[in-house]
Amino acid sequence: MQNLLETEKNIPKLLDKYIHEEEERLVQLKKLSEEYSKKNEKSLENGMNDIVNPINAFLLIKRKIFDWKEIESKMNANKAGNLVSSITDDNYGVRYPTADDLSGAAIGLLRLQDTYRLDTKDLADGKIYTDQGNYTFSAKDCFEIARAAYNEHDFYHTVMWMEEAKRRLEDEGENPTADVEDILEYLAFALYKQNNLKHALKLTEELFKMNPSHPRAKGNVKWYEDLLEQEGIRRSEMRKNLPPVQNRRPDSVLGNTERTMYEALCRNEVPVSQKDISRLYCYYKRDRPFLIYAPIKVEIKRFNPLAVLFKDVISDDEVATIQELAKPKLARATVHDSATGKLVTATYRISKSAWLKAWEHEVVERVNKRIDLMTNLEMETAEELQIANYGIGGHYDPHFDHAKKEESKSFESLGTGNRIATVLFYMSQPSHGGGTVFTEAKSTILPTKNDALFWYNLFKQGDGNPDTRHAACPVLVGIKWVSNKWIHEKGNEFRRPCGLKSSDYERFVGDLGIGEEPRNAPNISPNLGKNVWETI
Ligand SMILES: O=C(O)CCC(=O)C(=O)O
Ligand SMILES: [Fe+2]
Repeated sequence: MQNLLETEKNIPKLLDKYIHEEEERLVQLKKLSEEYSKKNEKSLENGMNDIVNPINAFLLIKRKIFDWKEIESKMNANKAGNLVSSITDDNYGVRYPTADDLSGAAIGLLRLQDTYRLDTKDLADGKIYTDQGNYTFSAKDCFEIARAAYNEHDFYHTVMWMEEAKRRLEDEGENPTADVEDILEYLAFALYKQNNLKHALKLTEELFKMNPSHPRAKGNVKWYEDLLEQEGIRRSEMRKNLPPVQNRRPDSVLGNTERTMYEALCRNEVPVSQKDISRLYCYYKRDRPFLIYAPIKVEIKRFNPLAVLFKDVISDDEVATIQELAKPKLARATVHDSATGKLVTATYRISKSAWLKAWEHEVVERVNKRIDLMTNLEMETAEELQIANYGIGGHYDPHFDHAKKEESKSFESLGTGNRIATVLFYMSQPSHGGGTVFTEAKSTILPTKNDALFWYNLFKQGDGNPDTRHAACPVLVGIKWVSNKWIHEKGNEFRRPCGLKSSDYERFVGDLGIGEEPRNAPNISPNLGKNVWETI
């Protein structure tokens, strides 16, 4: 979207240049036309003479061919094609948006509407919670959103947005932006699909009255009447006692229970008990020689499964460098197909991502080393740093980072075992939405720039921990940048020794089961003057 905004800026300049060139071309064309008509007059005067004399005849033919050619080529020299392609082609490294992009944006908006419970009218008025944006939707905009939903067979949103389009159209009075007949036809069909037959009939009759020669209205009235009849409704009753419109949200592929929890967590509406909160604490991680004088700040966000936030572990400059390195490589994110082990795109993960290798830049190498000091885990077998960028509506539905038992193929090619733990650096702070939520552990972590979230995906005995199921909430306002580091089992045999039971778990990062919990450890003169990125 940022790139698109840049190219938008160039359009007026290109248009001005085009208009200037066209004006010049038309002046030349006018001159040619004048010359041509002068010659023409003369040859008409000469009349038959020009044709019977072989020299004159030759010159006439020549004139017809060459003079006209010049005019023809000037007429065809319109550079509109060049201008259009310089805007729509991949000139600035930006793909020009297509109709698919528009429907993608519409579907993204609907996802936001559901997750954050936004009212259709408010959204169309440009209002998000208390933020009043600068733009509002016309009836046509609402119609296009509804149509995108319709094309996905999502009749729930079709009804909402066609109704809004209809309302807006009434307000537009003399200057309608959409066609009322189209709205009525789509709306009637969507209402029928949502089991509101009487309403569908009513609207279709309205359409028929408006335009008796509408190609489908009459037939559809009969069709809806027949359907109502099949439901045992008498003709005299079909236009009476209209019940309120019912518009049930379709079932989710996630299952409605998980989706409800996911969305409530995204809205940060799921309370954590006071008892649980009171156990949480922060500490300085000083369990490595390097960290004695430059400890890492750790905030325990949750026990069981343990989740901690490493505070201030990446600088603004490092974030900027990583973003610049990633930008040219960003591509639509893929996921592992559990059946084939191959990478595929999926609607449940909408973001752009790129991988950065340690040798590409010393910042990447430094960050990798820092993760070792943060987690006490082996970086040699970890995946490269993955950078992800979520635009508006970008999200990742609930999932596990580790492969489940039946997905044995997922990391086979890496040969480093399963994903033992995840580090998630927050490289921006969206103003609304974009949280990381755990649907089983029922916790919400809102991104805080320069911090990194960490959790173990596997129990110490090696099985995946089902309570690590998590998701990236759709971004409502702002941009979300994160970096992922997935750490694997191999090489961690001594860094994270096996436990026997799933109840064997860490109380803090790098807990080997021996020694004091840092809760009770004295905080002796840590070098508070410096942040970790200044030392490592
Ligand atoms: O961006 C987030 O908050 C979570 C991302 C995530 O879970 C993933 O990329 O696997
Ligand atoms: Fe994840």
